[in-house]
Amino acid sequence: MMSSDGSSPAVRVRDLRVDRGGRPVLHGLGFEVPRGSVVGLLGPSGCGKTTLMRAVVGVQIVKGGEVTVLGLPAGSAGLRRRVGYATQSPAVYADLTVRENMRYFAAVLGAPRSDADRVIDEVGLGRHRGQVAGTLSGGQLSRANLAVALLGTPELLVLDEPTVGLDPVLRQELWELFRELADRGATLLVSSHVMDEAVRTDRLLLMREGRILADGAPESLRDRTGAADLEGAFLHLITEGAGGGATAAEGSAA
Ligand SMILES: Nc1ncnc2c1ncn2[C@@H]1O[C@H](COP(=O)(O)OP(=O)(O)OP(=O)(O)O)[C@@H](O)[C@H]1O
Repeated sequence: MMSSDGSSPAVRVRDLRVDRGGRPVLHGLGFEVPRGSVVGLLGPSGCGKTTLMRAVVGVQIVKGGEVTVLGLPAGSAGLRRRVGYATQSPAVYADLTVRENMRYFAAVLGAPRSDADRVIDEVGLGRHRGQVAGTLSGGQLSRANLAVALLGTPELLVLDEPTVGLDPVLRQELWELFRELADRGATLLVSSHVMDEAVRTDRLLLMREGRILADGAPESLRDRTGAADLEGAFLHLITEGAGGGATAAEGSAA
């Protein structure tokens, strides 16, 4: 019996298999995301990060396996307002101002109207409130996209490469925001292909070619492989995997 109370993990994936374009993309992977944590999903371009996130938010047709979110099957109606998803392509309307966009999406999601200004401030777009979204810079646009996902204070945030194209200062500010949100009880699943962002996570899922190569705290993955940094740890794990080594899982139910 599934429970949607606070005792279940934020995300539980078991034996997930997905085909896209007639080709297997996810090959029976599994993991758990504990509540209140910042989990990084890292891996090279094309390894299946977006596909996995789509399955978690319930918009991906899956071939087999189980995806449970906050104790309910992924995509359940009851999860609509409890899960925020920021895709890689901006969701905002180019001909509306930042504030008009947030008010519109707040209304659609049933979030309080006052949320519009809160999320604008959280992503640091206060000075651009009245600016038409179509005239924002690339980095500002991705922050506006992130702001939409924060409306309604979702319990789980699924963020697909939210820091792509941002300068190092903004990236740092956003990771600080992710930490603050987790400290307030939210769970974040954040994808990236930038290894230096991995150290900011509580837990890392290293993905390659549709499989979870390793699952654990960044420092434990580094220590376990004896590598100087996470980039080195990832390369070590790839070599180990190629040699038939087992997936490195620490405290994982995968
Ligand atoms: N609509 C689609 N039709 C066919 N194949 C697809 C489709 N979408 C994705 N794929 C393929 O599925 C695989 C995984 O893609 P996915 O977008 O999940 O990777 P990713 O790790 O998120 O990549 P990136 O970091 O570049 O965004 C890729 O080989 C991709 O070409």
